[in-house]
Amino acid sequence: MLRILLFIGLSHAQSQKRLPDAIIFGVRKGGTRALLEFVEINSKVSAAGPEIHFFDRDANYNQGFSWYREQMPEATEDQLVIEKTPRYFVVKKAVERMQELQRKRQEDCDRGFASKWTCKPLKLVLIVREPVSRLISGYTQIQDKRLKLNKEPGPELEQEVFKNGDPAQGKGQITR
Ligand SMILES: Nc1ncnc2c1ncn2[C@@H]1O[C@H](COP(=O)(O)OS(=O)(=O)O)[C@@H](OP(=O)(O)O)[C@H]1O
Repeated sequence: MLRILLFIGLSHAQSQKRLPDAIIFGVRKGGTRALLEFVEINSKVSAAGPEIHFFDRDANYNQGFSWYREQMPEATEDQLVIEKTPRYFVVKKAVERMQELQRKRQEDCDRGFASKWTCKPLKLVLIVREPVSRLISGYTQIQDKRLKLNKEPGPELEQEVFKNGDPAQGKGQITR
């Protein structure tokens, strides 16, 4: 029993919540969830479950980097911490804010609140997908949600994408 308690105590002491060492972002329906799940099979990776939306949502970003760190999973020293939020790709200020993450990680490295990964450059993994199949996938997801909520099916794909014949005026959610 003592051995078990000692083991639990030791493994707890060795893991902590750290800022991410890698971020997956990119287009909607680009396969980011699948990528995260494949990467997570490696025991040297500790991945956040839900999308965090720290850099793209002001309400989250304004809570600061200590809030962001709290959202991360526990990780041991040799594990790489990773999160995925595709929307960082389409919010301009999110990309600018991610540069601040690199500075915060460097501070953590300097004060020893770190692993070997914290002291290495932040890794950004950008996912893109052939735009037409991505668009159809996004449209299908939106229609599926409407059906599950017992709502009327939405407009045809062409009506969603083009407004006055111009895709730039179409619905942002589906075209970006
Ligand atoms: N391994 C692999 N290779 C290629 N494509 C894959 C893979 N895994 C998932 N998918 C396809 O990715 C689409 C879902 O993307 P996301 O997980 O990024 O969706 S989401 O934006 O997080 O909702 C979704 O696309 P569609 O099937 O066209 O809707 C998945 O089928």
